[in-house]
Amino acid sequence: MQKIEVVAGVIFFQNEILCVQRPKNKLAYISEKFEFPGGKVEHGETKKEALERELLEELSISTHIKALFLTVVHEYPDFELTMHSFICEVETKELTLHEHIAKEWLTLKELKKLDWAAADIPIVDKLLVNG
Ligand SMILES: Nc1nc2c([nH]c(=O)n2[C@H]2C[C@H](O)[C@@H](COP(=O)(O)OP(=O)(O)OP(=O)(O)O)O2)c(=O)[nH]1
Repeated sequence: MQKIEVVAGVIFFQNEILCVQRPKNKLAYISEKFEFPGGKVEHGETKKEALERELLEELSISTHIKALFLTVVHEYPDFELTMHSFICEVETKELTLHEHIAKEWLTLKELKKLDWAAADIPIVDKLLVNG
């Protein structure tokens, strides 16, 4: 099975976390699901470099990447995803959605109300335990 490696940012502004909604996709299990912004690590990049690049490309934001939070390995029907999530901080909520169709800034206790991509559930759960 195809394997992909992705980095994602759990981006805090004070006590709120940025949640973004993917566009429609032929793969129903990721279509219009909420996720933490990020994307695939390119050849020759460190994980942090990849995350900085993706956040700039997708949202036009620069973040302070603080620490690796959780690495999730999830088998979707068509590929195996390894996703490294990082705790990040921003000083302003200003951003532009270049790829996503919606965004929400939510507190920890509100996170569960969204329809998350399956691979994100362990990240949400760990945030709630730590919270
Ligand atoms: N960035 C990100 N991707 C996630 C999350 N959860 C999750 O299942 N994914 C999946 C969706 C995609 O299949 C893959 C990320 O790849 P990507 O964001 O570059 O999406 P993509 O395949 O549309 O991009 P591309 O090939 O056009 O460059 O990981 C998440 O929280 N953040």
